[in-house]
Formats: sequence, C-alpha cells, structure tokens
Amino acid sequence: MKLKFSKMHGLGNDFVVLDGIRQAVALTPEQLRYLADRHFGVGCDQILLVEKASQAGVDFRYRIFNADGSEVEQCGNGARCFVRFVHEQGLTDKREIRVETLKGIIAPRLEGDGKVTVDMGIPRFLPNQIPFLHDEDVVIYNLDVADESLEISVVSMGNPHAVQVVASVDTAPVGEHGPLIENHERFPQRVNAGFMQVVDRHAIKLRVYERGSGETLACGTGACAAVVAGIRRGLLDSPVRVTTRGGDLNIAWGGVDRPVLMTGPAMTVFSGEIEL
Ligand SMILES: N[C@@H](CCC[C@H](N)C(=O)O)C(=O)O
Repeated sequence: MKLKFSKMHGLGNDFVVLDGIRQAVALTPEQLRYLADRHFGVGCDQILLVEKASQAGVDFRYRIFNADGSEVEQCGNGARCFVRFVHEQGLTDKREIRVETLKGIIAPRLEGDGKVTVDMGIPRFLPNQIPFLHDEDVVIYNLDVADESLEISVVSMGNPHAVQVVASVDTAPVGEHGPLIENHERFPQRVNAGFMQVVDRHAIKLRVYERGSGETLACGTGACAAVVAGIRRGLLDSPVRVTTRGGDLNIAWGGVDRPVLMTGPAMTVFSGEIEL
C-alpha cells in the first residue's frame, strides 16, 4: 500500500500527517511505529490522521498517535498543524474549524499572520479525570520518584499532564525523571511530565517528557497544562509566554470552567509517499 503524507511541525514537535478522507488509511501499531521511526521510516513524534466528521456541526475528525503506536486524546501542536494541512490540501477554506478528537471538540482558527489559535477546551483537575490515583482534589500532590518526593500538579487537557516547578529547565532531570513519572503506578494511563521554570508572572520556560514519544522540542497541551497549573499555584497571570526548546507559544486562560487558548505557528516541511 502506498500512502501520501505531509511532514509538518509546530515548534519542532514533528508530525507525519495523513489525509484519511481521500485515501483509505487503516494502520496497525507496527505501521505507525515504522512511520515514526527516525532511522527506518519518516520520523516524527506523532502521526495525525485527518478523517471525515462523524457528527453534525463539526468539520473534521482528527486522530492522534504517539511514536510508540498508542492512540491518544489530544495534541496542541498537532491541532495547529491539522488546520494548516486541511487548508494546504484544499479540504476546506474555512478559517475557523470545529474538529472532533478522542476527548471532545476543539476549535482552531487560522489567523491572518499564518499563526493558529486553538480553543483547547476546559482543563480538568479531579484525580479521576486525569486519571491519577489519589483521594483528595488539591493543587499540589507529592509523588515519590527515585528517592525524591516531587511536588506535582495534575491537569487534564483531554490528555494527562503532571507539572512540576524547577529552578532551571537546563539542569532539570528530564531524561532521568521523565520516564519514571510517565510510567508511575499512580498514573494508570501513563502521563506527560512537564518541567516548568517560572521566569516572571507572564513568562515560563518549559520542557516536556511526553507519554509515548519521549522528550519533544515542544508540547502544546503541556504548555496549556503548565500555565494552568502555574496560575492555580498563584505563580502566573494570563496570558503567559511559554518558551520551549523549539520556540514560543502564547497561552491564555480565564480561570476555572473557562477554556484555554493557545496561539503559535505551524509549518509544512515536505510532502511524500511511502510504501507500507
Ligand atoms: N505533542 C503533543 C501531545 C501529544 C500526545 C501526548 N504525547 C500524550 O500521550 O498525551 C502536544 O503538542 O500537545
């Protein structure tokens, strides 16, 4: 089977994007891992699959797969690339799009300057909404990792995040603690691990060890989760500039029961065809 794809990225968080409307796409986890493989395949952090909407009032459905082949609920940088993709491929000329994901509907908008703003939905904090094994709902939890007790906040942006504040993102033990947090027994569906350095009340630096993909150059939902956690901890005020290793995102949040808005770039690198 030959598959057409586009290689895209949002701040270096890179994607293989597939049009599942004009070509039939049904991939096994092995085929997904092959596409994501940086040595034997195309190489990416996530694979995005654009499909027809399954309900009225929605323009498209898009599905997200991590490099390890697991299907996940949400992807912020992917949502921005999805919008560029459907425009570049001539699948729509609407600038405001409603798109179904595994965890609800999100609403991206293509701005005049080429950036994309995405209404990422309302963040959730209850342990069973993450899911995170704990009886109470508090802003900071202790998590035992490698003989240390880390202070984490948990946030669901549709997908699960554990965010901690670190003195410096440059020296934070992302490679060592990241996989231990990702696979911690108190996160039954695993978790994305965020390491946030507060610069001032409107600026943070962030690194994220992503569930199913390892550390990426940027994580959109991770940026939303970090800003929300920072505001809940009383450290930040909206809007917040989030500096990742791949560049900057702007995140705004109006508080409890309000959606998070994320603005940033989306780039197409090349298009190709691969035999599976
Ligand atoms: N890179 C993404 C998040 C992709 C999914 C994540 N790894 C998960 O398993 O939840 C983003 O930009 O949000």
